[in-house]
Parts: sequence; structure tokens; C-alpha cells
Amino acid sequence: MLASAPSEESAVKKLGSKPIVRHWTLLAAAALLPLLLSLIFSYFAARSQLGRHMNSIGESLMNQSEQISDRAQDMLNTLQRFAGQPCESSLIDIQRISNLNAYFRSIGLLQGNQIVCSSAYGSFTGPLNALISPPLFNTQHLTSSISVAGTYGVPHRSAVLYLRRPHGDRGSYAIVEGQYLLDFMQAVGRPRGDVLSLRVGDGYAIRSGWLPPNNNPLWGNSQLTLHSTRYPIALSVESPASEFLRIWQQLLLTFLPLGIILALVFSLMANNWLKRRLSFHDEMRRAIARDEFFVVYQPVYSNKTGEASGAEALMRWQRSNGEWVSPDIFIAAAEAEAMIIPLTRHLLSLIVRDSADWQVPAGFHLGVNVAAEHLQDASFLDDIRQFARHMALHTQQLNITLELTERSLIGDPQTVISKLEELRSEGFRVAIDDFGTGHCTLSYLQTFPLDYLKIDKGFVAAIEQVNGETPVLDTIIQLSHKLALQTVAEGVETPLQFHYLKQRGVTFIQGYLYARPMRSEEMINWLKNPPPFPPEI
Ligand SMILES: Nc1nc2c(ncn2[C@@H]2O[C@@H]3COP(=O)(O)O[C@H]4[C@@H](O)[C@H](n5cnc6c(=O)[nH]c(N)nc65)O[C@@H]4COP(=O)(O)O[C@H]3[C@H]2O)c(=O)[nH]1
Repeated sequence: MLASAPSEESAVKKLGSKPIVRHWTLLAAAALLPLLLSLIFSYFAARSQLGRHMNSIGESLMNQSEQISDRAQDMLNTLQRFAGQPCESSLIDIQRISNLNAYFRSIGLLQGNQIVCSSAYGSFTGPLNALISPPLFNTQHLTSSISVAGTYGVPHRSAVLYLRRPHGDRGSYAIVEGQYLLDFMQAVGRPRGDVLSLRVGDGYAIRSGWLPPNNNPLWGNSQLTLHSTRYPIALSVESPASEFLRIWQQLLLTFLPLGIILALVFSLMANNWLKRRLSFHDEMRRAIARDEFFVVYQPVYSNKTGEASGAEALMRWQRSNGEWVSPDIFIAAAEAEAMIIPLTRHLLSLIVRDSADWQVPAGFHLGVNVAAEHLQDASFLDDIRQFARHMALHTQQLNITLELTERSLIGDPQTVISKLEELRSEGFRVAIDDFGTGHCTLSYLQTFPLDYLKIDKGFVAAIEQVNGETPVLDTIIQLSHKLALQTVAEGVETPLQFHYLKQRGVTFIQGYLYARPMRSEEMINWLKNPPPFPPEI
């Protein structure tokens, strides 16, 4: 066993507090998330419900105003028939029409901007603006229709003035009683405390009340503005903040119980998952203690020498109940659970134990996978040197190759470069593993001190015909030649793949075609009597 066993134990212990903090953080997040979501969801549902309500009362007020405007237009049409006639002859008819239409405060005839006949004031003649109270500052606005604060004789009640002047300067006017609109606005607005306001043309805004200001961006007063497509009518609906809060509260009563149930379910699920994860952490520690891990070695063929040039060490885990755990799972879990360093130390100690029986040729390569966390850890150089010292006791002139993934090179490049340079000067070799699958840019290949580039099996699997197109693979091979890196192809399974790679100058071949990963004793026997290789196509 490696002498690092005590520090392995302390590393495992030291890492214990982090998962507990993460455990509670995740549990809190699982419980809070549904509650937060139900708050957010009910907030937007309340906004939308209030929006629908405001739109509906806005539209009914708009309908009402447009209908009133339609009636005013009909009235102006009717009055046009008296245009140009003396007031004395038409006044009785005009008054009769006015009495029959209770909407109108007064109707009458115009000559230019002068009233010449009025249902309310008889044959009184005076400027149209004198009918409006207070009179308009700018009479330019007196074109077709305008809302006003009051009229002559009824100065404190709003009204809407409609005008028609089709034949030169002879026209008619009709004043709609604003109280009808106000009554309607109050009737639709009162139940929920809404305030409605309506403006015709550039006139006075007829309002059904006032809201105390509340500009809180999340739950302040709400406002909706609508414009008529047929008349110059603009109206707005304002809803008090208290109404939004009331709807939100109501919806929360529906969503919150659901949120609480989901929070319970999520936290139970998270708890179970975390327990499983934590127990995985413990399980790995137990598995190390119970010696459930072992190492298999996969020989690598050299196209230069025509024989095995080395082997890659790969870890295996078989639980005491016989169940296998795939390296893809336990390596990823060990990385996530901060267990990869103790596990790698264990791997190194297992290799040392295996190597006691080895008789391998001088210069035999042994590839060992190194995780990014370990490479960046302060203990890395000591661990590797100690491993090499122990190996040297059994096996002379073994070339140890550290296989790094692309992820290992990202982080603090200067420290990684200096560690790798130190190790290379001591005789270790460095390979970049699974090349092309990580986040590595091509410039990394130039920056880092590397000896081998291991082409990922995904690119090898893409070889389907001898002269087929595998542009990425071809580029990787050419690139490694240019950078004077030796290439190792992983996952070579067919003679076709083998010959394709050999033709393109790939030096080392690893894969089931040559040899499967095997136990240490098996590899020793296999090396003594290897099967004939390479195969014919
Ligand atoms: N389909 C196919 N696969 C082939 C062939 N030849 C070899 N392989 C598999 O390809 C993987 C090569 O290892 P890797 O790229 O380093 O990929 C390794 C490595 O990243 C990681 N791993 C395994 N053992 C260790 C270890 O001791 N330490 C660390 N840090 N990682 C390890 O787990 C990965 C998977 O390991 P394995 O399951 O052992 O899978 C191994 C090997 O069994 C082939 O012809 N066809």
C-alpha cells in the first residue's frame, strides 16, 4: 500500500462538512422553490385577472360612449334639416325633438361660430364658446366633438359638445348630458373601487373619482388606457393597489396549499436523493476499506515495434453483493463528492500492489488517469513521486504516463505547466486523454508540455470506409504530427479502423481489437504470449 494512507483518511474526513452544507442548501432550495414559484405564479395570475377585469369595464364604457356619440351624430343629422331656416319657424320643432331625447342638455343651430337657435335659450344669438363653462381658451378645438367641464347655466356638470357644419357656415350642435356618462362610470367602477375617466377630443377629462397615489412598481395602482377607433374618445381605467392585493391574496389561497404540497414533495425527493448521494460517498469510503476496487490493464499496441508498448490502468468496482458499478458513474460521483483524490491514491496503491508480480520489458508504458482536481491539488506532485518510488521497487524502467483530460488544463495554467514540466524532467510522460470531447482549444496543445495525444473513441468509431470522410479525425492526426505529439487511438474495434489509422501515421492503437482491459495476472500471461496482430482486412 502507498504510505499516504493516513492522509487519505484525513482528506476523506476533511471533506465531510462540505456535503452537509450543500445538503441543507439543496433541501432549503427544494422547499423554497415551489413556494416562491406559487408566489410568482399567483402574482402574474392576479395581474392578468385584474387586466381582464379592467379591460372589460373599459370596453363597456367605450361601448356606451360610442353609442352616445352615434345618437349625437343622428341628432346632428336631424338638425341639419333646419339649417338656414329662421329660428322662429323651427324653434318649436327643435324643442320638441330635444324634449323627446333626454340625453341632450341642449341642441340648436349655428351660423359660423354663433348660436342662432337653441332648444334651451330660444332665438338667443351669441358665440358658441359662451355656451361652454369655463369658455375654451383656444377655440381651434371646436371642430367636431369635445368634452367640457360645464355649460352656460349648468357650469358644474360636465357635458360633451358635438358639432356639424357641412354647408358653409350653417351648422348644428348637440350637447350630451355628462351625468349619464358619470352615472355609468360610477356604476361599473364602484364595486371594485375603480376610477374611470373619459376625454373627448382635446377636452376636459370627465372622471368618476380619485385614487390616492401609489406608485409601488410591484403592487401600485394599475392603469389601462383605451382609444376608440370611430371617435376621438380616450378613456382610462384606474384600479387601486388594494384591489390587486385582494386578488393576489385570493389566488394565493388557491396556489399556496399546492406550493406547500410541492415543497414537501420536493424536499422529500431532494432528501432521498441527497441521502443516496451521501451514502454513495460513504459507500465509496467503505468500498476502499473493503477492497472492492481493483485495477484492470488494457494493453496498447505500437505500430513502430509491432508489439505491446504499454497498458492503461482502469479502475473497476464490484460491490460485495456482486453488483458492478461503471467507472463512468463512480468516477463522476467521486469527482462530484470530492472523493476523487482519495480514490486516485487508492488506485495508485492498488497498482503498486499488482506490480509486485510484474515482469514487463524495459520502457513499458503505464498510463494512469489523473483527475483535474488532483492535478490542481498541492498534494499531486508528492503523490505521483511516491507512487513512482514504490513502483521502482518492483519494476525497473517503467514509463509512467499521466493521462489528463482537457478539463485538467483549464484553471490555473501556469501552475499546471510548471508541475507537468517538473514531472517530465523526472521521466514521467504526459498524455491528453479523450482529445476533442472537452472544452480545450487547439492552442492548449502548444501551451502545455505534452507527449501524447489520445484520440477519443468517438472519432475512431466514425471510420466506416477506408477512404471515407472523417475530416475532424484527419485534422486531429495532422495537428498532432505538426506539434510532434505521438498519437494513441482509443476504442479501435475493427481491422478497418486499425488500417485507416495506421495509414495516417497513428503510432499507438488501443481497443478491443487488440486487447480488452484485463486483471494484472492475466495481462502478465497475455504479454508473454500475445495473439497474432495486426489482423488482415
Ligand atoms: N467501446 C469501446 N470502449 C473501449 C475500447 N477499448 C477500451 N475501451 C474503454 O474506453 C475507456 C478508455 O478509458 P478513458 O478514455 O480513460 O475513460 C475512462 C476514464 O476517463 C475513467 N476512468 C476509468 N478508470 C479510471 C481511473 O482509475 N481514474 C480516473 N480518474 N478515471 C478513470 O472512466 C472512463 C471509462 O472507463 P472504462 O469504462 O474503463 O472505459 C475505458 C475502456 O474500457 C473499445 O474498443 N471500444
